[in-house]
Amino acid sequence: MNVPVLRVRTRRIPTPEHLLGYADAKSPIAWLRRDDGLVARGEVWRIDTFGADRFQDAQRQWRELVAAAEVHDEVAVPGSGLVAFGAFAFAASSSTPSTLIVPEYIVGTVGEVSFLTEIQVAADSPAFDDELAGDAPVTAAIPAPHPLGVPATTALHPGHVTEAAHRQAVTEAVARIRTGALAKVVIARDLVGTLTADADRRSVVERLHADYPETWTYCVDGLVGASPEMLGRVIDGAVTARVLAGTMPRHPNADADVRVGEDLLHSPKNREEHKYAIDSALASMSGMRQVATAADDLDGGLTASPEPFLLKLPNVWHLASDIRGTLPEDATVFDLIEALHPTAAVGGTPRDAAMRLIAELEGVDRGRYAGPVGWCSATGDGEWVIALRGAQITGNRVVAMAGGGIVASSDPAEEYAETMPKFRPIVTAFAERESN
Ligand SMILES: C=C(O[C@@H]1C=C(C(=O)O)C=C[C@H]1O)C(=O)O
Repeated sequence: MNVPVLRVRTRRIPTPEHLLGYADAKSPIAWLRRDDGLVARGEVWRIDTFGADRFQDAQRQWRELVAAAEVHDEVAVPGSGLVAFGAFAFAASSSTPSTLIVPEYIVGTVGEVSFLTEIQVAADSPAFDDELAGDAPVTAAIPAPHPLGVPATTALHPGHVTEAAHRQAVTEAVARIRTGALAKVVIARDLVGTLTADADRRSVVERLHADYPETWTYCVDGLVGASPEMLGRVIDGAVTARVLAGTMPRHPNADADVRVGEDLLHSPKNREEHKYAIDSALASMSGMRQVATAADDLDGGLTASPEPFLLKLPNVWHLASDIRGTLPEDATVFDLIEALHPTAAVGGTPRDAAMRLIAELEGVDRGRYAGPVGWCSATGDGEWVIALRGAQITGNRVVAMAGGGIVASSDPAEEYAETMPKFRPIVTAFAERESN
């Protein structure tokens, strides 16, 4: 394939007040956490891949683009320079494309630094005007930020996997697990809705980021959500990941809520679910030969494996473990996420048996739900979370999915109930508001 020569320039800019103002209302691209974020607009190049080789095919095409590109990056922070945003399908059999998008503009804030990246196809445009380099005002280079329009709202209703179908699937999954065919499988269900054509999709991103600032709010090619689970982050060869499995809804009463968290921490069923997830992540990382894993003292002293810690989100408690390590010299974040996906937190144990059972019992293409979503850099760094607590918007149609890990002692009614708070972030983000 003939790849274009991309011309890329990143310059430092004053910190923008409202990053999302720079995104497109119809097809926003965003990656936000706390006060940091990358927001992008336009599409200079797109890579779509399918099937079992979707990660390696995407990586190969990305490398070709990178090799041909002329990059001038004055900033050199994670997310500056040539970057693509992407989302991968959960299953190799999915008819949904796995997509990398190279945008036209990226406006980013990383810590104290804010920057603008402009990307062009060299053959189509004159060289960057050197006089604009340095401290020229950004407004000279990108469309002015625009305020949010009519919010994107819709009620979400059960879709293909009805309540009855979900219970039946969980009951069957427990029966299969008890035969010894597998140890854990994650069963999900879907909710569907419809947006009006004029809706400003950035409202959903804004709401998720405001409500869940500790999670990673993503929006790529219509896939939008706020994920608490970091599948794999690579910055200068250093790998970090956050594994979640084991969930309880938050309790409105403060004392009862603390007890719920304690119960979760000591629940054998949830500890078992968690162990499968952390074991599968560690095994996948060690499978990448040199990834040295050390699961201690991450994130300001939080301890992790072998003992999980409690992660408290506005909607749920999770059992969590952080992992860190070092990537092999020649590997990239694509190799990492390919090795890790699907962890037992969204697939099951053993992986192949679980993937077959998911296809059989859910009977619906998960699309990009529970697949990796994030961004990659020219050097093979990047951040990819698991696409949870979100929805895929395609045209005006919205499909949200949520699920939970099933083990031998799982109860169908409890598993159905567990999906409710997992849907809450996205249901609330699409809900009508009294005032805005
Ligand atoms: C599958 C989902 O979440 C995953 C499953 C969890 C569980 O079973 O306890 C917890 C966190 C996630 O790893 C989802 O949110 O849809």
